[in-house]
Amino acid sequence: MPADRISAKAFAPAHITGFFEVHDSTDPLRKCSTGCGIVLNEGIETTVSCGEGIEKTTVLLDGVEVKGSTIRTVVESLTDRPVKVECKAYIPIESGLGASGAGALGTAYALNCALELNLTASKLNQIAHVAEVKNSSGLGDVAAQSLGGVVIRKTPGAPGIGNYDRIPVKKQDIWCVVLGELSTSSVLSNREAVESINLAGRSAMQRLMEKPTLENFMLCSRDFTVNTGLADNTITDIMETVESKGGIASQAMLGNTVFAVARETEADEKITDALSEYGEVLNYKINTGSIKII
Ligand SMILES: Nc1ncnc2c1ncn2[C@@H]1O[C@H](COP(=O)(O)OP(=O)(O)O)[C@@H](O)[C@H]1O
Ligand SMILES: CC(C)(COP(=O)(O)O)[C@@H](O)C(=O)O
Repeated sequence: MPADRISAKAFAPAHITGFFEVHDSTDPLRKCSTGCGIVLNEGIETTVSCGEGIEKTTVLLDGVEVKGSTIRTVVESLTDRPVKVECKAYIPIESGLGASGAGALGTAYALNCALELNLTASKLNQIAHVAEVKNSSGLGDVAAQSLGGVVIRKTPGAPGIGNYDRIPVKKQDIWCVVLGELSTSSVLSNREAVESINLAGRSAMQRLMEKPTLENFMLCSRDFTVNTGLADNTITDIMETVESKGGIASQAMLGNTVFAVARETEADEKITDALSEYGEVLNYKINTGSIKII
């Protein structure tokens, strides 16, 4: 590395939203979603570099140059200097696991470290949230990813503004099967889809708060994806199969991905065997931690 090159690296976790409601606003700190989701142990590692040899801002995802609009917005909010951003993904992209939010957070925290910006976590979280909102790549992932655990986003607002809570959980496996990609912005720009999301999301939240447990979260999420019409036939089939094997499954929002947990002890193998009929089974844990500078 050239002598006057500065660089820093941060990890930000994945997040699966189970259900949500969109809150629109002209203020990007107020535009957001409420809902509930799970932060995972895997995520995105982001390295930022500035200095000699870096003449323009570039974003690389697993070594390939990409548009990286959300990440670019984060860079532009923090510095006028050109930055090379390199994301290494340990999770699938465009699959409802909040890869865009994780990349935005990793960029914000790594840049804060590399350029000695001395910003607090709240400020960095808000910058990542605003970048997500401006690029229609997410509305609630950043808030959850900045906290960790099973996060309930109870009232609207960016991190530091909304009111958040958590469902206390024991160590738990989360299994995912990705069936294909789904662009978050394509769904968020569809008015009819957002209307049914909001109706189903509001009632899912009411039901969750009556009994805020992981099991009830999964049941609320499953009914949300059915009631919104987001679940296609394959996803419905998988959800039914997983239930018959002692688990509960739903669709990761907003992705063409199923996520599942065991409901009964010793059901793990039956569930993963059933899921493997539909694709590679990805195994994660619930992560009660958050962003790390590495
Ligand atoms: N960490 C990342 N680095 C660069 N580009 C990313 C990253 N995460 C997502 N993207 C890109 O951003 C766009 C929006 O992704 P999105 O559908 O929000 O994905 P996700 O559901 O994984 O958050 C896509 O074009 C995707 O390829
Ligand atoms: C569901 C979504 C709007 C998008 O999530 P993803 O596709 O993972 O970026 C999320 O940010 C949320 O508000 O809950």
